[in-house]
Amino acid sequence: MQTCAEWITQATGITCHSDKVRPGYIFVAIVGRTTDGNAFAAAAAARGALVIVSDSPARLPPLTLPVITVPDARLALARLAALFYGNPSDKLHLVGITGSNGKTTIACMLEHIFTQAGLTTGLIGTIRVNTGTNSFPSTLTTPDAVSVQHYLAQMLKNKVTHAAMEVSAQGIDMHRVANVRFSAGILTNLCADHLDFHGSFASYLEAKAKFLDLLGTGTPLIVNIADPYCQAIAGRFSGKLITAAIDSPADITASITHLTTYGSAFTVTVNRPLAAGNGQMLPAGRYPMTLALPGRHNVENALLAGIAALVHGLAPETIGAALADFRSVERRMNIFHLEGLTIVDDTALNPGSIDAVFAALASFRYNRLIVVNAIRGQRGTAINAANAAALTGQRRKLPFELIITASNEQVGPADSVTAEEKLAFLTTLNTLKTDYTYTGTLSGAIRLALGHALPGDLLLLIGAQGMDAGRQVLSSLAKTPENPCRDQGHYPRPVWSAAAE
Ligand SMILES: CC(=O)N[C@H]1[C@@H](OP(=O)(O)OP(=O)(O)OC[C@H]2O[C@@H](n3ccc(=O)[nH]c3=O)[C@H](O)[C@@H]2O)O[C@H](CO)[C@@H](O)[C@@H]1O[C@H](C)C(=O)N[C@@H](C)C(=O)N[C@H](CCC(=O)O)C(=O)O
Repeated sequence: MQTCAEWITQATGITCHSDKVRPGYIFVAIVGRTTDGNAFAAAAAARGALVIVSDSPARLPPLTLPVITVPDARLALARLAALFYGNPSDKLHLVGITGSNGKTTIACMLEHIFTQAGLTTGLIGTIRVNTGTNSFPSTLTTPDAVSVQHYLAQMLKNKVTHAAMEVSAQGIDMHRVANVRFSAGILTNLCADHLDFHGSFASYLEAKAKFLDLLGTGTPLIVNIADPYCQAIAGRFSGKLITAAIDSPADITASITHLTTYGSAFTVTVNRPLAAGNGQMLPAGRYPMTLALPGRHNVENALLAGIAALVHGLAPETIGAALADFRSVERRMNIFHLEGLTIVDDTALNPGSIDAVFAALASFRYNRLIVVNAIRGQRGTAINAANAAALTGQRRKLPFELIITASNEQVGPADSVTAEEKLAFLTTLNTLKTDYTYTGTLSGAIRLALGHALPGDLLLLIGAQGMDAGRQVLSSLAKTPENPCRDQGHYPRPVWSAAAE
């Protein structure tokens, strides 16, 4: 009987979705969260599958083609995909980034730093996939195992040498990144998130801790050691640990000298010599940096991205120049202006990111604050109760008008808010005695906010996916056609200078 590895030599492709099967494909049947892939084996066979791989063959219908039984179909899918595409990650410098918040910004920062250093660069993340020549929007933070290996193989073909990849807890748990070799890992921060998927914060943390197993002992793990949960997980890592923190003891620290609406200035101190790629050592030293993004959390993101670039042998000066030049990431503290009103748009999908956004507002000057928060759909009640509690916590520190919306007419049903999610959010606000206005649609919520806002006020748009539609709504509601956001391209380019402070 042929082994999986032998079938690979004959296969024309590999997939776990029956609709994607073409003649000569290996079909891996996965017992999923919503349906059973074994039930689609006959459809896969009809489409010309070469062989079926299953960890539960008793669930398969009668078939005339060969079946390979494996202990874990998801792991088998990842291994087969890596084999099929020739283990592309072995030949790449690939930084894996995990944590609750900051993954997307760090991945985009690293892509930018590597590119600015003249390297051919790739990216796999929440917003975009960049295979070196092709850049296209992504659907998941960490794609399925076959797509991961396919994208990495495309990168190699396109002469990519350095890449950044976001690694979600779901991705780790579902073995989407098994058989991916990372040249460095980053652990950003941890807070309650994805409680619907993982069941509890403890099992979410366990899923994140499994990231350590994906890194070999020789692969450096860069950790934000100021985060207590990251600290606990890092304590279990037996490999090369590089600790980072703002204003706390760590191997590499940042101290912030300026924190303004449009950016920050900070000094990075390398407190001990660091192995910096190609066998070179970076001596201890201090390096001034600037960043054209608001918020302390973005300094933290820049510090972690910068260290990953350092361990790949990039000079601090190159990293500093690239960071200074980095533009904002979609829906991450995007600032724009509308008729004297400042608008800040951020995804802020969990308590950690809500707190970070409000902390960043401290450097903004405004008269009144109006917050439009869209409830997070299809992610369960626990995260929505936690988000409502986080908003209440912020409201106890500074006054703001709170407008809640549950639905966004421009978002498909996949992101729609369930009655239970809405109830969990609003009940938490009611229990904590936080007053708010509820409006059924995003455009309605934004209209209401604009109706109350005066020049000099700040409107904060946070929450659910699809809120980017808020920008379109705002543009369509603008009383004058000269919305500066439109004139300046996707986002206004922020400029920081010490004099502007
Ligand atoms: C809960 C979850 O993560 N589900 C993902 C998972 O589904 P699953 O394996 O349980 O599959 P299933 O839908 O039950 O189907 C079982 C099997 O039958 C197969 N099938 C199904 C139908 C059919 O006609 N034929 C067929 O062969 C499926 O391909 C699958 O192999 O695998 C699918 C294929 O890769 C993913 O599309 C799907 O993501 C869903 C859509 C999703 O929304 N996932 C989110 C929660 C997610 O993963 N998010 C993270 C984190 C984001 C963040 O940090 O915020 C991410 O990395 O994006």
